[in-house]
Amino acid sequence: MTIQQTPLKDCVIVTPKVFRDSRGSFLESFNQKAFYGATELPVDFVQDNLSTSSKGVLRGLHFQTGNYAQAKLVSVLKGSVLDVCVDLRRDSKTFGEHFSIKLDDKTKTQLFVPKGFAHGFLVLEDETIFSYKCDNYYNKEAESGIIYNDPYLNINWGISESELILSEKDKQLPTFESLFK
Ligand SMILES: Cc1cn([C@H]2C[C@H](O)[C@@H](COP(=O)(O)OP(=O)(O)O[C@H]3O[C@@H](C)C(=O)[C@@H](O)[C@H]3O)O2)c(=O)[nH]c1=O
Repeated sequence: MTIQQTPLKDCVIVTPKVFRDSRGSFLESFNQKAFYGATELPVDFVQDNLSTSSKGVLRGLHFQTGNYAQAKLVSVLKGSVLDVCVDLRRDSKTFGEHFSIKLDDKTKTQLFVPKGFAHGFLVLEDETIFSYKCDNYYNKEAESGIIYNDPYLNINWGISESELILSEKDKQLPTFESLFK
């Protein structure tokens, strides 16, 4: 496993070591001791999620509030996505800044999204399977989010609005400014 820092503190790119042989391949998708050893970030994951999406689906930008905040380790099992996270920690030097990365089933790259971040992704291929570990349980009452095309965040999703598929819930999300300014 190798770790690369991103411009956002505690948000790191994880590249698992892939062992290939005549049968196929093997990788450790998470190893708590190795992750802590390489990052010094303590995480205790309690919930694993999988979602399947068609090309053009955009899920996000989501976060849970207060004590229900979640750190996530996200990756793609099949297909590819443009993954985006936004630093919502008011005391952070990069508050309001975002980081994007393509995640796919070829590189097996993972992104660690710390607590206090919003997270979302745009699906780039049909039948993409997205996988993530969370260090806090889902709580419907604590769900919150920011609209994907927020003018302050100014995220370049690289796709025209007419091609996007969003849930009704995600179409109604508020702006960054209405939540944080
Ligand atoms: C996220 C979640 C959803 N659900 C249910 C609620 C709902 O009926 C159905 C679909 O939920 P959603 O529309 O919120 O799913 P989705 O839009 O995929 O939500 C996810 O988006 C990405 C970007 C994240 O970062 C995740 O944390 C999560 O918020 O699944 C759970 O039971 N447990 C969960 O942990």
